[in-house]
Amino acid sequence: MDVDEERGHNSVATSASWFFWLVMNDSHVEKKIVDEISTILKKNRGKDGDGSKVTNSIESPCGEETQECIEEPLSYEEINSLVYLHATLLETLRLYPSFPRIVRYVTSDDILSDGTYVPAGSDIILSLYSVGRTTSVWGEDCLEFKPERWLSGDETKIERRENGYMFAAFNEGSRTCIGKYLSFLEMKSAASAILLHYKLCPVLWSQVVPKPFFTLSMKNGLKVNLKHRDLAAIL
Ligand code: HEM
Repeated sequence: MDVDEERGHNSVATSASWFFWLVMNDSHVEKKIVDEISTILKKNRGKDGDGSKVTNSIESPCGEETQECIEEPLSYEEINSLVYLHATLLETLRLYPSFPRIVRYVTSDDILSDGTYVPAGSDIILSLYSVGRTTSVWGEDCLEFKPERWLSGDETKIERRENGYMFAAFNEGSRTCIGKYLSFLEMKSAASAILLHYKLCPVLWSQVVPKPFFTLSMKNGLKVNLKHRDLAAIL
């Protein structure tokens, strides 16, 4: 696998694993995500008479009326309106950045903004993992998993800036990740499809151990038990 493949493919898979692990161990967050998805589906797609199958009448791109079942994937607009899910993914990447560190090679002698002299030939390692867990940047509760920290008081929008070097999971500046928005689309799409249909439960005997390498994967992978969700009960 070349580096760009590793960047685009493994990074999304890695963050999705950490996301599911964090969410299945936090029933409050899980409920808020499922509530958010079901609220949007109820609003956009309605509910038929007997409640067994939820359908939506939508305008197809060619202008004809089509029946879209609740089982259909979420649309781009629906995914974009999942604010709490977005905040949960940001919080996941803060605590478990897919790339735990970024390395830069110094080509000529330089002095950093804080006065540190860096001679040519040195490596500068920026630990994104540490930045995400630094009290002076994120506050006393920096080790807690709290998607709410990203949201406005009424939880209707992301309030904290996603960019800036305090959250550098996608890096910043001229070498910022070109796949950032695609990644959120992929992760939100997969997360909503899975969480809407299944409740994920930890496998008691399995241990989740970080394996920091180029990406921050899980040493033994993520083992889960899946339970079907009763869609009719939540929609
Ligand atoms: C959660 C998902 C992702 C994360 C956390 C992530 C993170 C990053 C980071 C930190 C960098 C900068 C690396 C450095 O400066 O050394 C980067 C660069 C890059 N990423 Fe992503 N990435 C993700 C998904 C993707 C996807 C889906 C694609 C492709 C569709 C992609 C393509 C790239 C490319 C091509 C670069 C190099 C940009 C350059 O050097 O100019 N990434 N990514």
